[in-house]
Amino acid sequence: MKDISKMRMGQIIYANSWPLFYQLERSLPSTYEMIRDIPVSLNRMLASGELDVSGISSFSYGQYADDYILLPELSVGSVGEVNSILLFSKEPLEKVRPRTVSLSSSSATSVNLLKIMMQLRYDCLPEYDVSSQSLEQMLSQSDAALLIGDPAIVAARKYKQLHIVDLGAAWHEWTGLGMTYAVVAARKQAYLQQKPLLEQLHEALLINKTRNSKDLSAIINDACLQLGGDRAYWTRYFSCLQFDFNEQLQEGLALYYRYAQQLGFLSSAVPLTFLNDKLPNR
Ligand SMILES: C=C(O[C@@H]1C=C(C(=O)O)C=C[C@H]1O)C(=O)O
Repeated sequence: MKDISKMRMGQIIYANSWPLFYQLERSLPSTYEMIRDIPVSLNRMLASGELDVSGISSFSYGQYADDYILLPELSVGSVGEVNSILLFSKEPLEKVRPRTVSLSSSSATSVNLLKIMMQLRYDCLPEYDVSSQSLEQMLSQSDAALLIGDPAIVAARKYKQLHIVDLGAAWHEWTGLGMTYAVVAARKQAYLQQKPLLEQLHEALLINKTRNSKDLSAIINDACLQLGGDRAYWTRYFSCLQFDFNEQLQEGLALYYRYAQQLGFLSSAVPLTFLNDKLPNR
């Protein structure tokens, strides 16, 4: 039986999520168990109930919205370039449409964002395959390859001769809106059974986000050490990201969900249900 005195939380390991999760444990009691992983694994663990709350791909929220609630003011998004969701190709996309595309196996949001834009923006229906290989191997088999997160950042530095489309920038150019790649969602069941723990966690996450955003120096140090690049690169990288899930970012996500539904990637419309919406007396 589930131990409701404990709460299991998933943290996305990619650098783009560090301002939300970095050193979160410091302000929380051991009641909270932290699990760090790539987005697809966290998506799966939250869906199966192995986790109570997690940073997940926003696409995954779209798939399980009936079972989840969103924690307000927390997300990973950008209005324009994101720098770590990148389509690499041998030929420029504007001139030559790819016939085959290899997709990162660690993403859900970006994979569907790419499919939406390929079909509706570039009028192109390539064949897709999912791969966890290196960019070089992906491009030996396909015309283009989608990488996300830290592997995308490292590859962009290494393969300067390739053509690169930043999907955050392309989405913004096309729709005029921002995009939300990851959200923090809790299972409704955890909300019902462990509400005080969930509220305490939400509070700690908001405080952590504010503290990290005000002073990124420790995060930037770690990023340089773990992923290479210099302080100037990382300062700019984090300045392109937004973490507060404001209305502009929600609007972009709502459009993404509508397109995903239109193309059959999601089976129904996606309501954005937040923790506070569910509180009684509101
Ligand atoms: C921008 C990023 O956003 C990520 C993209 C995700 C996805 O495509 O499913 C999920 C979580 C985010 O960490 C990134 O990791 O670089």
